[in-house]
Amino acid sequence: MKVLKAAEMSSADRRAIEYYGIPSVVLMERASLGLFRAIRDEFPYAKRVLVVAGKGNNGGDALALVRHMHLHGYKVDYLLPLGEDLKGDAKLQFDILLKLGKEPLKEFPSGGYDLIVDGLFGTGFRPPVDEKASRVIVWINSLGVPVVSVDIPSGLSADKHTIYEPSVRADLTVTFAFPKVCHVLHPAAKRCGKVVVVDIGIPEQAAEGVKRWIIGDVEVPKREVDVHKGIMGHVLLVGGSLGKTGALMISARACTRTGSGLVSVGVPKGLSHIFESSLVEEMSIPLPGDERLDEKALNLILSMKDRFSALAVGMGMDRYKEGQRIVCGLLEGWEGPLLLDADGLNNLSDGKCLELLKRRKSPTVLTPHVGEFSRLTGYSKEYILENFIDLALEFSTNYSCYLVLKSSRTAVATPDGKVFISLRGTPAMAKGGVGDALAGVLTSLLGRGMHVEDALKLGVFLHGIAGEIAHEKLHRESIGAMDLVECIPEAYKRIENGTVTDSISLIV
Ligand SMILES: NC(=O)C1=CN([C@@H]2O[C@H](COP(=O)(O)OP(=O)(O)OC[C@H]3O[C@@H](n4cnc5c(N)ncnc54)[C@H](O)[C@@H]3O)[C@@H](O)[C@H]2O)[C@@H](O)CC1
Ligand SMILES: Nc1ncnc2c1ncn2[C@@H]1O[C@H](COP(=O)(O)OP(=O)(O)O)[C@@H](O)[C@H]1O
Ligand SMILES: [K+]
Repeated sequence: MKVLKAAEMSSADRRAIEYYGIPSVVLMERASLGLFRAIRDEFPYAKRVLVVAGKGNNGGDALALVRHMHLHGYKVDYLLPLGEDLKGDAKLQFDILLKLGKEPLKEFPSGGYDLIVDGLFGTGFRPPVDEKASRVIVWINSLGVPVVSVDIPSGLSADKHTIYEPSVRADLTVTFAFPKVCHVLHPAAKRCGKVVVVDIGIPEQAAEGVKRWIIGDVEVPKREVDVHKGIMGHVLLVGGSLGKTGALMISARACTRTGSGLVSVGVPKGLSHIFESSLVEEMSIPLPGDERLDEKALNLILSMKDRFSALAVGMGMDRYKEGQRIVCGLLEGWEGPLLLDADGLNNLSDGKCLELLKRRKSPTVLTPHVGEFSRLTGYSKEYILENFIDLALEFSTNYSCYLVLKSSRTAVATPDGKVFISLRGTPAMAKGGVGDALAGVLTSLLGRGMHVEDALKLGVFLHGIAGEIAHEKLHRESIGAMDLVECIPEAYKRIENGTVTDSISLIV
């Protein structure tokens, strides 16, 4: 499913109407019928409905809904609080209602409804909201009745995941053709409630220039009958320091659970006994260093590069001068897929060797959370959260790398300008070590030779589903990173069986 911004949606609309010749009223009819069905499914008890309509096409959709409800025996009233001087398709809908004898209410009612429908503003809205509309939005939110927003909660911008005030707090948002940015990224997505997309007949090709997708259609690679461990990937994970040995162990276990043939951890010699006694299936390679890796480890790692199909660096590594030289040296000298996480990223920022990313011939994957990304880019965390997808894309294209930007939603940006957004996962995953698990999952998939884009999409999805399963089995407060790792097998099964429920459903 593609994710659009307002201008892209209006250009897809225009293309559907002008190039493909689908009349705009047909689109509006399908939009309003889909809206009607979605409301019936979600709120079967709601028979007394108040529809609040604005003056644009969003209001037009809402007025067409009034007609469907009226003709199907609902007790439906409507308000035009911004004025009755409508144009185009909205006027056409209004005229039909008047001919049916359905006049708008002239005053704001005091109550008596099971449901409010918000059709004030859609993708044509540009913040800030004016005073008259502000009052209507505040009033809708004050009624204490479930609210369904048509297309987007009025007051939000389709392009932004920032919350504008005031904006409608919807329980259900029914959008058309494609979800928009505000539906998929927090905090705006919280204002949308459940999101349903209605297919209104706009062909996918009408948005062919858009390269933003929700991750959904992932494929688990086959494990051929004649494989042996040597071709299922031998991955090397480098990191670990005194007080932070767990991170690397979580990543290593995640690699094994994800399917790697062989997993090795490269760790400071002074700590290798800890890994030896805790890891069973995974091997450890003692590298120079007592409490953290010594710079001498660099050449030793580089000398082993032919043995490994992927390298991940940084989990529990520590942030220090020699660490910077190791990370920068690996960026320069390591051939093959290389993933940097945690202190691998911090040492990269501190070592100021980002330019090396551009020179690498093999794929580089960076997996920062917002704090690490802020260090990498110099942007504030607030600015990153407001421009999440655009900044992920800017970075991956500027530095020719793959960027997995992690927050409550995760964006995978590719050097050729695509963005894949994961809506999976749960707040239970906001715990130390969960990112280390993701680093392991991704390294494992890279190490078995998957196409990088497919590996990252599958890995992020799988990790999110594993988190959801752990949440389900335990409690949202109680899961730890290792619980998630132990749910990777079940996550694989659900993906393969097709039993993962959609985060945003599509109705036709
Ligand atoms: N073919 C199409 O174009 C389709 C459009 N559809 C609907 O059309 C909507 C877009 O319609 P429009 O482009 O007419 O725009 P909207 O109906 O979203 O909003 C436009 C209206 O809002 C007013 N407005 C904008 N910013 C404002 C602000 N800051 N304060 C106060 N008023 C403001 C404008 O003056 C105009 O009256 C979509 O959200 C969707 O609901 C659907 O019917 C599907 C088909
Ligand atoms: N509220 C949330 N909803 C969904 N996923 C989340 C949420 N909070 C955190 N996560 C996921 O958990 C992981 C946390 O990673 P990270 O911050 O790197 O943790 P650590 O470095 O401690 O391992 C990321 O994959 C992130 O997307
Ligand atoms: K709306």
